[in-house]
Amino acid sequence: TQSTRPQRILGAVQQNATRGDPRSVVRAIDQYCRNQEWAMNVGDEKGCILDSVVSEVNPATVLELGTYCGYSTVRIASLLPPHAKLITLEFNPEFAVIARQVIAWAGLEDKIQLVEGASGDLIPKMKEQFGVETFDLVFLDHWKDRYLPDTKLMEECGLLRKGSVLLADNVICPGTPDYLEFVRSSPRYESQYFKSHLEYTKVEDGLEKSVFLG
Ligand SMILES: O=C(CSCCNC(=O)c1cc(-c2ccc(F)cc2)cc(O)c1O)c1ccc(O)c(O)c1
Ligand SMILES: [Mg+2]
Repeated sequence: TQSTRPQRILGAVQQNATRGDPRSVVRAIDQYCRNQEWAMNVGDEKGCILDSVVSEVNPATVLELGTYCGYSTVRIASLLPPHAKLITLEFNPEFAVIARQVIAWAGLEDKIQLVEGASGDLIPKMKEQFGVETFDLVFLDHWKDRYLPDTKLMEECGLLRKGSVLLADNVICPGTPDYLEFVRSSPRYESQYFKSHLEYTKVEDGLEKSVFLG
């Protein structure tokens, strides 16, 4: 039977990356997606910007919206301090099955909790079910029309504190116009655009970093 793209990405990791070496997992996926077939990982160019923001924030608690195959999950978790935790939400069960295996290959199971379900349903349960107070960093990379409603939901649920950082992928391509307008015009956020390119292409895209001012 025909394999899926996520299955082929997992195969590339298992063939080319070293177990327990997160950076080799990231490199294996980038090489596969650049040379064999495009996939919607944040990629190596925007990934370097992601790395610099993660290192600057040095977060104890991270929320990722949209896991896909776990590329950015592994990339972020590889930079976290010892007792830090990353919760990643994935809507698509097929993606989740692959991401769990990619995370395991990287040896990062202890830092990462992958939760299956819709972000709109799971965000209100964060405090009671997952013992979370607030998030130091949120990486938004799921359905582009969910960025704004989920940001408002995180505020309402008290999951953001003064200084919490939101980092949003794809604000140009595919684009998140309502989210961008909101964080750039709201007095409660300090936003900054990092110009880059859509993963593995020359098409413009970028990351928007928004600090919640409380
Ligand atoms: O993760 C999901 C599934 S949607 C995948 C989101 N990502 C994209 O659509 C995405 C797409 C593109 C792209 C595609 C075709 C192009 F021609 C150009 C660009 C690039 C990206 O970097 C992306 O991230 C989820 C949904 C609901 C939930 O509530 C939840 O928790 C999770
Ligand atoms: Mg993306």
